[in-house]
Amino acid sequence: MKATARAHPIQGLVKYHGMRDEELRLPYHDSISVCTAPSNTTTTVEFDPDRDEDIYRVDGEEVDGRGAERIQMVLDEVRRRAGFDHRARLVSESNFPTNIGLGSSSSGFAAAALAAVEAAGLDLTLPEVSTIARRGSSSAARAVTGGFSDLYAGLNDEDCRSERLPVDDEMADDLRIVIGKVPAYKETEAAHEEAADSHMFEARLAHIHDQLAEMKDALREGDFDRAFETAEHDSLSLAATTMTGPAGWVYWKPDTIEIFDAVRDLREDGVPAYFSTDTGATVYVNTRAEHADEVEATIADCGVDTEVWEVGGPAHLVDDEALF
Ligand SMILES: Nc1ncnc2c1ncn2[C@@H]1O[C@H](COP(=O)(O)OP(=O)(O)OP(=O)(O)O)[C@@H](O)[C@H]1O
Ligand SMILES: C[C@@](O)(CCOP(=O)(O)OP(=O)(O)O)CC(=O)O
Repeated sequence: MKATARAHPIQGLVKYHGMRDEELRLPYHDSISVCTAPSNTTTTVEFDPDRDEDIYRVDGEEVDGRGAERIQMVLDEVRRRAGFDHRARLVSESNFPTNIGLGSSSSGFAAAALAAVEAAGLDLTLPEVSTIARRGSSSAARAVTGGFSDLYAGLNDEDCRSERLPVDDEMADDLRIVIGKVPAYKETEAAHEEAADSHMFEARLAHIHDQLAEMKDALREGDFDRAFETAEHDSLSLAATTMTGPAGWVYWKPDTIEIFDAVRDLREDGVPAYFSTDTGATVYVNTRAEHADEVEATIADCGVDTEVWEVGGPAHLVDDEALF
């Protein structure tokens, strides 16, 4: 009753913000993301009939409080479907920093869900597993199916699932994601809770359907500029909403803005480069393989640590790499 899974975190492209059901984490609208690699999370889960209570260890530390509640939501759903109540041990490691805007909850809960499903002996498709991962984090649903995926808002628990999108393969292979790390700690959950309280939220909801259609069409056509310009625009739209909510969250830092400026200067010089942020200060810069070195050097000149990532695949089992 033990299994190990690995998942890649997501970069939001048309991002979800706010939930109409906080228990099931049902979002207000569809959302699209791309998984990043080699960044990943590996998670081992074991259900043990002799164990008295669940124990979770993430990145070397025992998890309690809200973090533990979110993991338990995922494991409880697996236990319910499997028809047993065995307690579990979960150990997880990410090979990238968490809570700085690189989507750790997505790969974390995706790997947890797939490992738990396998450990429980359930036979489910990845879109079915995505509905379980969603209970930990909505973005985790898309990290289960991998690549460019769409989380359908759906009407209920069952059809609020993630599916792969049809994407031009050449464009996907050519995509390079330059990371400009701006390590300012934050947690996203509180921002979701107050999303609907911003006066910008209604405007975002009215606008998002065009953005989703635009993104899907651009990805299918392999129109790099249209896809990543839309993602850049959506980052600004999301920030407009969080900054005008009750808490007035400003996720960006001076380094974030410096990178935005550098990216737009590159574009003026004819380099295909578009910035994107999730809820955090760290910046993704989407570019093409032949420009990756130049873009990375430009972002490094802003005084931040950089990495160059590519598109990551779906969550998968890696039982020979168990963490215990
Ligand atoms: N490997 C993991 N397994 C289970 N839970 C995890 C893991 N890594 C992170 N988490 C949980 O996810 C939370 C961070 O995610 P949050 O909901 O703030 O969204 P996020 O935007 O994905 O975070 P990030 O800043 O990493 O992009 C952590 O506080 C922790 O509770
Ligand atoms: C901004 C995002 O990229 C990530 C923020 O949401 P999370 O999924 O991390 O939030 P939780 O559900 O609270 O874990 C939006 C997205 O579409 O993935």
